[in-house]
Amino acid sequence: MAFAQLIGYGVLTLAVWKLIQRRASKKANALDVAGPEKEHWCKGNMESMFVDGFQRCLDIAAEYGGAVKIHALFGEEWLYVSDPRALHHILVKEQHIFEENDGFLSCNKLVFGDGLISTLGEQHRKQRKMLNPVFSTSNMRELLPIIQTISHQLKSALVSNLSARSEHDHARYRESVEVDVLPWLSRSSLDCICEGVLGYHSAALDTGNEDEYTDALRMLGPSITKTMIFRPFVPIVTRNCSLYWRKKMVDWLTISWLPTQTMRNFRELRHIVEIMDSASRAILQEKRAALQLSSPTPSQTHDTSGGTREKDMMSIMLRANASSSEVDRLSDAELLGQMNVMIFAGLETTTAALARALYMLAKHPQVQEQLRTEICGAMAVYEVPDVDHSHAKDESGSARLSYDVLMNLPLLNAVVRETLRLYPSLPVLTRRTTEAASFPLQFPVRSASGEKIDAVHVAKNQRLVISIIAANHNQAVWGEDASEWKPDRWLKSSEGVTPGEKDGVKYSGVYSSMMTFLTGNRSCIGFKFAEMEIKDVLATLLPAIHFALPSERDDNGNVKEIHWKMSGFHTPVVKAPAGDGETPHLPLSMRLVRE
Ligand code: HEM
Repeated sequence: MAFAQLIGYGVLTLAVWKLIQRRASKKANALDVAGPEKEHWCKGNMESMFVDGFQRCLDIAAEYGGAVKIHALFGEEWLYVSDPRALHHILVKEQHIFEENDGFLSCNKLVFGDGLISTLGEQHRKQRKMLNPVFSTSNMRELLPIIQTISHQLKSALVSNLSARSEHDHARYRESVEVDVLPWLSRSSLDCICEGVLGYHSAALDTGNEDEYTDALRMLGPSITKTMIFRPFVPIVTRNCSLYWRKKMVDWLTISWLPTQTMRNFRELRHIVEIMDSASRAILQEKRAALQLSSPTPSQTHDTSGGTREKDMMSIMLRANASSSEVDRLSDAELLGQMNVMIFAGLETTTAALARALYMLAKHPQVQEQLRTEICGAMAVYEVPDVDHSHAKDESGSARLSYDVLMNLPLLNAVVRETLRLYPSLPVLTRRTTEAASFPLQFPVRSASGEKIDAVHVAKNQRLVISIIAANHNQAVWGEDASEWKPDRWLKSSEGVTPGEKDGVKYSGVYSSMMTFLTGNRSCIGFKFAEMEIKDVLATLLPAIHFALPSERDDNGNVKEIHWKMSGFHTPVVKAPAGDGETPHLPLSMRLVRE
């Protein structure tokens, strides 16, 4: 075994050496744009920008403009981009030149298989063609009842939390109880995505439910973050070793007696991937069998399990795949890849957005009250008997809004949009050039020598950071109050004002003119699902529960103060001294809304 280990670490050393060589060769192609001084000989500007660097990421764009040279690890130079014209060029016009980077793609392939976030070029295009119609508005409309059932379960779980803590009924209305809502939001997002996308009954909101697959999915995101350190080596190993040797290396690296935390993390990820893989295979087989048994008429949407299963996206995708031409058809490996990718892409992103929306409403009680009035008003209208709706009441008799009403409530829409704009779940992304290229700028920046330039030239293999946050906070298009949370800005379209557009200049995002879900053919395919879920959860919780920022004092007299930490995602933590500043928590003070 010692020999095997030696080989394993030998290959790792070779990989590190190749990495250093590659980075050294890039020195010859220095970027000619201005940017901040290097802050650390090895870490460059990486730490201050990307380890809890929300404000720094905004400040750099405000100081240097929409294309900035930043210093990455080991002396490498990256381009930090947020200019609207540049982003359109990079993400839409010449997307084939500005691709996802090798590390991202290779790691995704290992973890998720052949899904959308692991493929490039023609294969990616073919997958998008199959999947785009699955996320159509008419399919979302069909899915809403599934989401509504889960939102109501979430509401019941939170309300029972209040009941458990306040013994007397009158106290439940008067007294506030502090609850960490984050685990509940995360469970409800998991149920939404499992039921809506896979048609798999995860029952994560049922805390008594022990399900290996659901647990694995919950741990997936954090486990990937913990093993980021391996990411740069994966493409090198993938390029230079056959599948046999790659498997052998993973075996050596995950042998149980290697004691370090990094290896433990790696083993944990491997275990999660194995569980995910076998569960996805079982679900795929089950869905296939159900489809073969069901009637071929497209109108049939009922099955033995309660009438909703075949409305899930997986079933829709399988039906579309079966009836497509052989050239367009996705292989089983690709179908399995999509299942894994959807869960990963839709889980933490939506949880983070929902958590932020509730936090912002807790921070702005007046907006919360106005929104509650809007939702309750819509529900009251909805209870009028002649209104045409198919799912107006749930089993507890509460009103449910139809898809069209839910998606068109003006203030709900404004709150969701403003939250997603200001606090995008994925604040930055990376890209790499496949060949030398140049792109134009909307707003000129300075070159390294101080001249004004309106285009940037980049060499092959140049790394870029797409700054979604800097784009969404850009004062040149959003106005001077760009960094303030003002849902009102979305209510002015009737006055002829388009939010995010100034003098005809705007970002070309798929969702309004913000970059939260990106643009181009790698943009978020699930944004309609995310928007519907966030709106439905808010519309279900607010009529029943009032949310406020924490105000209880602990034994030392400290009140919990929430800080949103930016590390890949935006995560709420409780600041010291009331919290550890590390563990994700979102304690909010809750009380029942009096009927
Ligand atoms: C608030 C919630 C969400 C946000 C902010 C978000 C944002 C994004 C962004 C920025 C990308 C581009 C990533 C890149 O290019 O590297 C992306 C891609 C993607 N998203 Fe989302 N997303 C959300 C929810 C969802 C949901 C609910 C699903 C699925 C049901 C989903 C599925 C995907 C997929 C499959 C991709 C890859 C698309 C491709 O490469 O072609 N996302 N998302």
